[in-house]
Amino acid sequence: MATTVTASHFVSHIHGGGLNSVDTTNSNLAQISLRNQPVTHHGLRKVDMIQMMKKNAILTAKQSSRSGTSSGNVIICGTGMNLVFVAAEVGPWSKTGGLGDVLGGLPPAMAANGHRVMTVSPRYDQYKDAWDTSVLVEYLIALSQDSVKKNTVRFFHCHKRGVDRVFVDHPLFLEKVWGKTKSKVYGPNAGTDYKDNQLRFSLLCQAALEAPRVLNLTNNKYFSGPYGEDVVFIANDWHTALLPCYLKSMYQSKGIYKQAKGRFAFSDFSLLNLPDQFKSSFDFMDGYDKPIKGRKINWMKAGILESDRVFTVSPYYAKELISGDDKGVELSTILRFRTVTGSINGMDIQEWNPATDKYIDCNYDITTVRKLDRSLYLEVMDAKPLLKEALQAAVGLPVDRSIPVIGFIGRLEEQKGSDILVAAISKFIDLNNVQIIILVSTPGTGKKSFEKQIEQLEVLYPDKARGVAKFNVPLAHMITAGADFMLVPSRFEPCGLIQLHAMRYGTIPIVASTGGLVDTVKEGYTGFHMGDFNVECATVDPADVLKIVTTVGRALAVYGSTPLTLAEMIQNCMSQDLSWKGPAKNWEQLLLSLGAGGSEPGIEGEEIAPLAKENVATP
Ligand SMILES: Nc1ncnc2c1ncn2[C@@H]1O[C@H](COP(=O)(O)OP(=O)(O)O[C@H]2O[C@H](CO)[C@@H](O)[C@H](O)[C@H]2O)[C@@H](O)[C@H]1O
Ligand SMILES: OC[C@H]1O[C@H](O[C@H]2[C@H](O)[C@@H](O)[C@@H](O[C@H]3[C@H](O)[C@@H](O)[C@@H](O)O[C@@H]3CO)O[C@@H]2CO)[C@H](O)[C@@H](O)[C@@H]1O
Repeated sequence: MATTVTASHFVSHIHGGGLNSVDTTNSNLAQISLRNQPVTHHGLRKVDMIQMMKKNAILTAKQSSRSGTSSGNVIICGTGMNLVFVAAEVGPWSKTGGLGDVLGGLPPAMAANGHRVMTVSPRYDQYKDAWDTSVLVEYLIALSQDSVKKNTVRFFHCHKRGVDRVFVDHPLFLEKVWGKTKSKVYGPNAGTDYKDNQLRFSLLCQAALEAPRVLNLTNNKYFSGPYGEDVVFIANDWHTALLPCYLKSMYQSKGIYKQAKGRFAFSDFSLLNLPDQFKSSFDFMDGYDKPIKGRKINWMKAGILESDRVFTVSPYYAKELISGDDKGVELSTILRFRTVTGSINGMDIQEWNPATDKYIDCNYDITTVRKLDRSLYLEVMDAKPLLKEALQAAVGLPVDRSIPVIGFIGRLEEQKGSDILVAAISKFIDLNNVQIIILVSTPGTGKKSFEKQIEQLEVLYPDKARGVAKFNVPLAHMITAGADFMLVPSRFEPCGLIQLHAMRYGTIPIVASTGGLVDTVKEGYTGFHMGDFNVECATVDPADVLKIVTTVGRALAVYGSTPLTLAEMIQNCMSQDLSWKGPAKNWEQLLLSLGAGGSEPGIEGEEIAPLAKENVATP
């Protein structure tokens, strides 16, 4: 049956970043590998009473019977690892941006390689496809320094594209976000965080550590029963950076998961249910007043320090992270002590497929393809003018296929450089026959001035510009398909998915030379580079405005004067394999190099491989 192995691992994978701001949206994928004693979970056992915190917190797990679950036999597939991804977002159930995309796409790709894969994320809404497992875990959580309350979380579950999708149900998630998923995951509006995010995400981390032990899952003939303790946890972003600490303090110190592997007020450390020995890993000073002045705890710092390895989402960003405090989220010194490995993200080629995309008027591919029903996909050069016209009509711009259209899609954050773009538009729009369509997400009181800039565009340039401040998936697809160019003027960009989506749709990216944009876009071959931008978010640097103006000029010249070059670039973009298949193999190598659970490569497979093929429906 299960194996006994030694060595503990914890790996961090940074896939977001932040600049000179306390309120960084830095992402951290932290990976914990756990292997331990023989796993013989037949049904549910009561988890030992575990001292969770000095205030005598208790963790118990109960499982009631769930129709359809197995007798609890653990079937060992022979190859592959047990992987548990933990994150605040998991697309398409919850997504505010690229983090949700990665959690949507990478796990199925790992499942396709023959690994048993689970994701654990909050149940923000009543997802129609996820069922109550009736498995409960009780925690005592500290609401304040003196108040401790008993809390119960439930696990909901579904199995899709070969992945066990587990959702942690608790009022801290559901009651706050219910019916508003996609926009209110982290706060009531953009730029404002829920005051109890620390509590919410520490609860997620604690619940996630229980899920593989207590959930008795039977989804296909290859795997059944709980995942057990022979598991690799992959914790994403600062929200889950407490995982390694809880793992060490609550589990490994008790002989459980033995082999495994924001910034808040310093006084809040006592709310985290962690022993004092971890204090120094969290200890952090910065020059900002938020959330309070002076000394703080920093979850990211602890996640990085307590992990065995640090990964990030592109090789170039890995270098940038240690290049200085501005790109290293003020953690560059800490990061310099670690080896940061960069592995580029893939994209979800099912959701983003011009040949099947349900949001666009006609489907297309790099060449004409006859479908099974004998109808044709159009060839890209025939389809794009039609899709451009549909896009122009949809946003109310003059419909004219000869006018080049530039698109921009991104969260309304300083990172994305929409303010630099707005300044640049005023410099190039009157000089050129061009249209520009900007789609920004999560508008809210926190970013009112940015939002205004975007909405003013159509007042200033009624025939040339449109700005939409909404999270709008259909429009994102229409822009990606119908625009000629996609502008990505990011001040920093750990990987970036927008440019990958664009290239797959034959839309040529015009990018800032930072992070994953450097690794994924080749100047003159698959896109245009603008040079790197000033990372200071508070001001718009005129030099960056000029970089946009000049490079847009170059791109428009190619559009107007050398259509053959343009057509070649479109072919170059579309002929790349941008799927998760290659990145998933890299991930596998990285995980295997840890000697993690299974420690064998999985089986080779297509992106949706035999194991994962059993349920390919997306919600
Ligand atoms: N208004 C809107 N309406 C609909 N959809 C919208 C939208 N605005 C954005 N999106 C969608 O959100 C996603 C954005 O992903 P990105 O990776 O480009 O950036 P993000 O900064 O969110 O991700 C972070 O994490 C990812 C994953 O690691 C890194 O690639 C990236 O560099 C890092 O900043 C895309 O799927 C895009 O279509
Ligand atoms: O998938 C998209 C991104 O999702 C995450 O970013 C969120 C971040 O982790 C949250 O803390 C919050 O960020 C807000 C920040 O905390 C606040 O002080 C203020 O600066 O506004 C920010 C935005 O509202 O929301 C972010 C999502 O919008 C993840 O961390 C990123 O890596 C992903 O790119």
